[in-house]
Amino acid sequence: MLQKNIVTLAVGSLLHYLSPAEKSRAMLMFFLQIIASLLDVFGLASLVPVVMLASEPGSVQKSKWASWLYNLLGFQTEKGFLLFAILAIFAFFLIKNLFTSWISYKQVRFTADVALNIVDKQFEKYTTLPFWKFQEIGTARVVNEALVIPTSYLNGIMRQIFVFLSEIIIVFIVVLGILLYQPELFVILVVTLVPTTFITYRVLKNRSQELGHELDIQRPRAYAMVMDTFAGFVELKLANKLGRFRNRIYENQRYIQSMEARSYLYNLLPLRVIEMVAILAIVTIFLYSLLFSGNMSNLVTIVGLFAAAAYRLMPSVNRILTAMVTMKQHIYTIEALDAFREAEWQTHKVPQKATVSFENNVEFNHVSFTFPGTAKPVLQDVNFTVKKGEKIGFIGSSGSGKTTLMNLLLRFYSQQNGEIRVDGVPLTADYTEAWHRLVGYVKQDTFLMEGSLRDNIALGEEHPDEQRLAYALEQASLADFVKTLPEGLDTVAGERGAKLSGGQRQRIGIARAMYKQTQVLVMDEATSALDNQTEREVNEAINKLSGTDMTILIIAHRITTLRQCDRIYELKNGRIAAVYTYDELVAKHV
Ligand SMILES: Nc1ncnc2c1ncn2[C@@H]1O[C@H](COP(=O)(O)OP(=O)(O)OP(=O)(O)O)[C@@H](O)[C@H]1O
Repeated sequence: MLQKNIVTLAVGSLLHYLSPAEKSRAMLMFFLQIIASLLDVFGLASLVPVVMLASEPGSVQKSKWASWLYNLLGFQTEKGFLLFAILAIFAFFLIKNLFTSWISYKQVRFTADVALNIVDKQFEKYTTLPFWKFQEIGTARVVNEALVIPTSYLNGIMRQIFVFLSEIIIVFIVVLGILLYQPELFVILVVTLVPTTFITYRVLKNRSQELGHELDIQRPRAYAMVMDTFAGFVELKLANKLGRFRNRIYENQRYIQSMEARSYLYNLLPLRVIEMVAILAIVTIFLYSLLFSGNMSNLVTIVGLFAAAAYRLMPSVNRILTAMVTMKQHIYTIEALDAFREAEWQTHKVPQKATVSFENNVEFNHVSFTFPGTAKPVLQDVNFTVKKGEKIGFIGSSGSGKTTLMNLLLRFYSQQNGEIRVDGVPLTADYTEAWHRLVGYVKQDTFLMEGSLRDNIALGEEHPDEQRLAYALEQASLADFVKTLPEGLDTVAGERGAKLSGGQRQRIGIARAMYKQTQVLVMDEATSALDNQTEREVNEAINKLSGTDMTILIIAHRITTLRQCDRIYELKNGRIAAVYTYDELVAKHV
């Protein structure tokens, strides 16, 4: 199969991220770059005649162009003319370098803007992932794809493609000049530089690409390990396993560092190789003239010219090669940015309906669900109806499908068969956002962010409504607790709510749902780490909510939690196996 050339690949991928306006900006940038390259070459070329004129007195009059300019500007002495010429060249270099710096600034700004766009697009892509896909990918990988990859793409592809294109122009101009001026030298240059550049690139390109891919696999592993070590700090410390985790991180880092070192080396190699080739060419010309032609003055001219040409060409060819090798190393960033771009949830984000009416009931109608990539259905033919304002309990052994059922109701998953209807209307994808405005979810492990209790309840709202906050605290049985805190709602919860007890964390979740004015509350009672006191606190909050007209669905692991429920469904192997009242359930378990 024909492998796409790295330059075409890079340009193609870059074009995808540019809006029409940015494409015009890129074209302008490219055009300015050509001018800068021309000025670069012209600057160096202009030095040669001036130096030649200065080295041979009287030569100004002999040269057609120099004498024309001399007379035009009305100079009286050759010295004055040469002084003027060298100052003019200085002024030219000054302006040229100001201009090229300005272009570099523009280019850096431009690529940084595009990179910002890409970060944003990556975030958009990952926040619209279906929940199951997100779980499959994992946080460490998402951090890598959304934050690290765009920067690597910026440095490894975008900036390199600009370097590549501008240096190609310089090489082209210089080589063309040499071809016209000294065809012999042109042949020497082509014979020496082309095969070596080609061979160096061939040797490095596959290794570079593999290296990039391997780094892309290893980096998220490193993040995951560090995240695990600190998320599991307590357990790992008690099990005396922190040292082992440290060793694993060390091994992973050692591997990454050795690859980084190789990658650095690959970027240095082209310069060394090209330098060797240049000196080898000089030696060859030298030997050839010495042994076969015997004409030493001719030798000095050719070697001198070759050295001058190589002096200008070598850095350019080096930069071209390095840019190509670097792009090869970063090919994985193009692939990572491409990932999921064509997936169906990306290509047509469903236009959303403004509201969903919920006045009567929510109904599960023959709902079945199987996780993608698995064979066994987790839910099968589930049917039940919850009237508005009812409190419904769900029980069942671990793995019976309770959480999955709630995730379907919350639209984090989509059922393959059947319908979930609200007031008779199927909850299709276009109702997702409207439905999310009505529902709240208190998970087993309530999510708490680094911030104050206020931030955690209002989820970062800039100006939270104080009245609603007070009501939410009251309903979640948190008001008394908050009063005991010197800083009240401004108390910081600590990382993942570390400064709060399990019961307090769950009640923050309840307060959050109350603040949001949730109409349908889904609660997943915590299974572990709830002592009697905490359980009482959470139950107190749930009992309080029972007095409201909120519709509540509770997954419970303790029967006592379900005291206020109108009905309790028991799930077994993904099916509704029985329906109880609270008294029936108590009688059954006595
Ligand atoms: N992302 C997933 N991919 C594949 N299978 C999954 C996934 N999440 C859950 N499952 C499987 O689906 C089944 C139901 O899981 P679910 O979390 O709904 O059970 P549950 O009744 O809530 O259990 P628990 O009471 O322990 O929380 C389990 O067998 C589980 O292994």
